[in-house]
Amino acid sequence: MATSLSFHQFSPQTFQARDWRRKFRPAVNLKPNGNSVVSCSASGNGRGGPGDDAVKDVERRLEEKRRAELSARIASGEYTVEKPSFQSQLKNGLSKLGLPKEIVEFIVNVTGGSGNYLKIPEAKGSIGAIRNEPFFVPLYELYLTYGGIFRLTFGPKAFLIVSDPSIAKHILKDNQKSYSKGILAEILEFVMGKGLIPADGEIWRVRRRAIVPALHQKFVAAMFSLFGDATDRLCKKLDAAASDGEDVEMESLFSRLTLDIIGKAVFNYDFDSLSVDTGIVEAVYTVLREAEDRSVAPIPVWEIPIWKDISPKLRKVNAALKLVNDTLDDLIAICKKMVEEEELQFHEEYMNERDPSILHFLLASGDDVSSKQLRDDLMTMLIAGHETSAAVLTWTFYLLSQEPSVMAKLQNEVDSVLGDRFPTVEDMKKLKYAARVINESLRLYPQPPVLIRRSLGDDMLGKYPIKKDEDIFISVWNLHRSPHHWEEADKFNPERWPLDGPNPNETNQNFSYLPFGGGPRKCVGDMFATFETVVAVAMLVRRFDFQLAIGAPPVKMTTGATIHTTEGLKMTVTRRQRAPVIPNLEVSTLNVDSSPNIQEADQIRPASIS
Ligand code: HEM
Repeated sequence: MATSLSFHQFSPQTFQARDWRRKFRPAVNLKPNGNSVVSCSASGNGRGGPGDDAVKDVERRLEEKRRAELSARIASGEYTVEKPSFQSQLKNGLSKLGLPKEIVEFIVNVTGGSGNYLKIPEAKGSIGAIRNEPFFVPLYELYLTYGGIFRLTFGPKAFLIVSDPSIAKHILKDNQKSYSKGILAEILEFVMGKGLIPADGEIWRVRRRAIVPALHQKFVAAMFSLFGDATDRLCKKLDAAASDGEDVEMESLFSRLTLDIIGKAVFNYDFDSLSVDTGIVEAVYTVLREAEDRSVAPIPVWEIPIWKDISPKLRKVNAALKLVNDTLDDLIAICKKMVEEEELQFHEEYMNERDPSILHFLLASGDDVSSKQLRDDLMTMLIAGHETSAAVLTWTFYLLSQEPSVMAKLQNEVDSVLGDRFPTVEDMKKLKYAARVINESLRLYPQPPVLIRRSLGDDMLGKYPIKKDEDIFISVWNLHRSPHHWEEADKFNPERWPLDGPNPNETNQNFSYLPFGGGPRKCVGDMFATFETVVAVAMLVRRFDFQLAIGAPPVKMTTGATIHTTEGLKMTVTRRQRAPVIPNLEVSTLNVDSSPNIQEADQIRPASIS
């Protein structure tokens, strides 16, 4: 079954909340006030003068005022109407008839509950109403109206939308055993099988225990030369574009950068997609696009048996999947041979210097696993670690192009910390502002914008009872932009995270901020991804200035698994004019003994093994 919600094109600038609200029929006493409260960072070429700043300032103040008024009205209970449940009404009715308390309780219990519970606020609508938006955007409007938990009903389908930090914590951490990946596992089955993201229960537990140790500190430190080399290849491409005066489409370049990195890191395969377009690269993209298409398709046509044979698109997808799977099988076989021939003893921070990949670690650890499961896990990590990091880089550069003062501060830090060196693991402690830029980019554009779960049994979410098999969307977008938790929630403001404070994560932000999820299913690649993106940003802004290209299409959002742009991120890249520094382009070599403890308080919290 696929989700019937559509995640299509959306323009933050043109989104008409009022029109959209009209199409939605509230199930409770909703009085729309017509205020649009979603405002993503303004599009433009980031070259505005002081006049633009004044306009921006007035807009910001008006927005704040509108938001404050709306918050007050929501707080007054004007919108969020809590209806007593059927059981509660029944109990009242029976009591009024004068029946003994025991009999009342008995009748209420056999009809399904104790009668004291509230009914979850409910919003109803038609799919058509949100077909043209990435669906997390209207969910934000509904959140401001209905509150931190509400049920969204489309015809026969219903989803619980959670935007309350304590309920998110309950589902992801405190009572995580009562929730599965639900729809997500169904959609991703064709490509990830029982890989770590869709897997549940015992398979997930066993695979998580096998995989997390592979991303140890020494491995992550070894990845720095890989991050540096790949980003350097991108720099060379940009250098050529700058010389030729050609604009570049950064979103696709970031996608290639992170594909090259994750291929080497996970199974020691050099896609080299920044340089060449091979069949395997095209196959990977075909499979990825299909996974995204399935996550937004209203009807799961791929489940119709005959469709597989007659649909040219599905035939192409199946051929691509076969090519990727065969390549993975070959890589597993090659790696097995290497492991058999090597004399290295396996230990906790085991790493083969020639091939430090996660696959090599897993095979050397004697991981007792079928080839199919291993392939599923590799494919899962390829997808999980590719699109997410690419999206983070895309939106970070978009945001930087909108805030020249942030860019200037970032470039100052990078110049003074790095000069012309490649970044090393030691530099991560000093590139504090760069890390805050990534933290803030992940707040405004969380990848993915919603986390999906399904209840495995009855449970209480806050004060509301829920039943087994409820499909739940935890809206990270709403949590990260909530006016209740953030000042100037829509503003790109890395300064909101003090440089001398801890690295923000779900624990120290009480689940108001969860860029890498939380609880036992937290991202296993959090540290890897943070360092990868900091290195890429640092190396790029050190060499170039980036501005939205004149005449480029406005940057709008659309989404599949992560948030993409609708028409790319077209930028003009110019070499920075700086005082000459003595170049030292040596790639940092791994020096594990002297590497700092990258798990210290101000650094990145490692993924937990549960
Ligand atoms: C900036 C980049 C990344 C972001 C924003 C990100 C985000 C996330 C989030 C939010 C989750 C939790 C999903 C859920 O609870 O439903 C997750 C899980 C996961 N991520 Fe990442 N991720 C990133 C990079 C990576 C990388 C580089 C890898 C691999 C090396 C990776 C591997 C995984 C895996 C395997 C899981 C599933 C863990 C489990 O269910 O036990 N991610 N990621």
